[in-house]
Amino acid sequence: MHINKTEHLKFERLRFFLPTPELLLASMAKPVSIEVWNPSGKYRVVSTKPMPGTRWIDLLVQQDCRVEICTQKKTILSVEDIIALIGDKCDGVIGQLTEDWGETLFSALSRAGGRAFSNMAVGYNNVDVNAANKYGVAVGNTPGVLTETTAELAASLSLSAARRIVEADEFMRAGLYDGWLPHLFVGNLLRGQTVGVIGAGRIGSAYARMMVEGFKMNLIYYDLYQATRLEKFVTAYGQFLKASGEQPVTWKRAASMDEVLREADVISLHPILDKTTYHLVNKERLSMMKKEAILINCSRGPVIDEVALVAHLKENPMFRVGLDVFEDEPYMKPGLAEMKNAIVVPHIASASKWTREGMATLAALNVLGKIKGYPVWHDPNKVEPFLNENSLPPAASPSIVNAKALGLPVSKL
Ligand SMILES: NC(=O)c1ccc[n+]([C@@H]2O[C@H](COP(=O)([O-])OP(=O)(O)OC[C@H]3O[C@@H](n4cnc5c(N)ncnc54)[C@H](O)[C@@H]3O)[C@@H](O)[C@H]2O)c1
Ligand SMILES: O=C(O)[C@H](O)CO
Repeated sequence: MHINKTEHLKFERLRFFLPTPELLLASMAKPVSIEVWNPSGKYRVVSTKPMPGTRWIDLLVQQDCRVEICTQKKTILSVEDIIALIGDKCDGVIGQLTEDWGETLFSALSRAGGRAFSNMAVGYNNVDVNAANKYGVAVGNTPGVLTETTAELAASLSLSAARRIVEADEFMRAGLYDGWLPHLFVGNLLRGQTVGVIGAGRIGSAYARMMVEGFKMNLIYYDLYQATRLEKFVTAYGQFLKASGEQPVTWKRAASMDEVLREADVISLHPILDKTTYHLVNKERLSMMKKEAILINCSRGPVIDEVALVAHLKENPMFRVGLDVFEDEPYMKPGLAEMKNAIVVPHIASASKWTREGMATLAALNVLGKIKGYPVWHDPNKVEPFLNENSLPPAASPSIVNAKALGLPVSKL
């Protein structure tokens, strides 16, 4: 049975204060407001935030879930808030990257009978997977659906930084433009320059392709693993350009990250955040970069030592950065907001409608799959079958990061 948007109206929709003992305690200080779909559903699934689209709700309701969505007007929920939401009976939770999913929350979920959690994000550095393993809780994430959207924002920041678009926009709006001048907002030409990618996984490779294909940049990348498909793409594109009488593009896999920093004109960071990538870009490494280089970060804030970055931006006015993520989100380190050579946006890299709705769907299906005892999808890089709105999704969890540790079966499809 597929439930379309208007049919949602058939489901009773309530807005009320959750009346569990835990919430009553928590609510003495702060009530948690929630919205309920399908109140008589057998499985209780909690989403800590309203998420885009309605397909994710449809899919859960169709499978006998009661869906409770926290509508509290507080951007980042505390551990206490989430414990109150979990209550004493909860089968699964869809959470957000701003939440601290560790021992406390996984034990609360386990006590409530829940064995399913999914981040609505591909990155899961906010989740203590070992703690989840201890309580037998599956941890889902949402790869693939955000790859191109995130890479497009990294490309947008690269262009905006190269051509000083934000500075020029502010200048225009301030009424300062009084005529064309040869030196006005001169920036960098990308064509023929070198783009450096640190972490050439899904998003890093998609970004590299955009910059190579779109702007005919040469590529240098650093990753722990060889990005074979990316290398093949650049080789083939270089051959195509040569055959068309144009300057071919080239690629190089660097032996070290420092090699990328020294050689590239634009460097984009796309690794996961873990202890090997914390402050990967520090004072010493910033000093290796070209004076007029551009640094883009759409991975996680702590990959850059932001204090060192602010100092570097001050000392090198021609060095530019484009940042979507920050070390102490939602805050910026002192001085960053004043830097004209920094473009800052509020963690919006995956914020296209299609992607955010897809992320919600994948997160819901991760939780549903575990609740229903479905296997884990065989390839988290190929999640398209779950995103087709015109057909039912496969009976599987799209992406469970601790599937192996929990010994979960894998789909043979
Ligand atoms: N800003 C945003 O809104 C946004 C959106 C999506 C993803 N992200 C972040 O981007 C990250 C990457 O996402 P993805 O889907 O491309 O993941 P991915 O796993 O496909 O790619 C990550 C790559 O980083 C590499 N890597 C790991 N440790 C490294 C190290 N020490 N040095 C160099 N490379 C290293 C891995 O080998 C892998 O190829 C996510 O973990 C998330 O934190 C941010
Ligand atoms: O990891 C992620 O998915 C992002 O940070 C949000 O899309």
